[in-house]
Amino acid sequence: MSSITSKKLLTLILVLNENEQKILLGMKKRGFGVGLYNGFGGKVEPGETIEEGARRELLEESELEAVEMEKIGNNLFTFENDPVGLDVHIYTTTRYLGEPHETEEMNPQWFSYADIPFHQMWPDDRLWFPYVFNKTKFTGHFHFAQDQKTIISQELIAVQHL
Ligand SMILES: Nc1nc(SCCc2ccccc2)c2[nH]cnc2n1
Repeated sequence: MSSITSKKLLTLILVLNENEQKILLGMKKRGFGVGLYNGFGGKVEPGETIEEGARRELLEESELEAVEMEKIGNNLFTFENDPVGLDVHIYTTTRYLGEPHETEEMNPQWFSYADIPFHQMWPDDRLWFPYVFNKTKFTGHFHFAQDQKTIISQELIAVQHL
């Protein structure tokens, strides 16, 4: 049972090449989740919408510009003995400009849908990535142990609208 007193508003954007059935993931070079592959994202700044924040983070972290984005999910991540939850708004983009490049934050790499490096990712990702590939909108709550690696409880629901 999580007892958060506040939530941090965050974004996560997944770049999909649907023709080749590939996803662009970045190896996080510093900060929260360092050493794990993830989508691109981070904090939403004051004065920007969540979607604008996602687009900005993608550009900063990969040098790609999302032309269109689809809202696909919303995950709440909570951690034992941590009063701050992470409210992560998840988007996909299939229409983007530019080529991915390594930045200070991320080293981007394309992966086939069939061989995503889940062993080097957050443990919840293997549970909700199938919803992303099937374009099924979802909400999830994943409650982690203090080690930030072990999932104590989880809820994952398909929804019609986000
Ligand atoms: N895939 C995934 N991502 C995150 S944090 C994503 C939001 C974020 C936070 C800070 C910098 C950049 C992006 C997770 N936390 C717990 N499980 C998780 N799975």
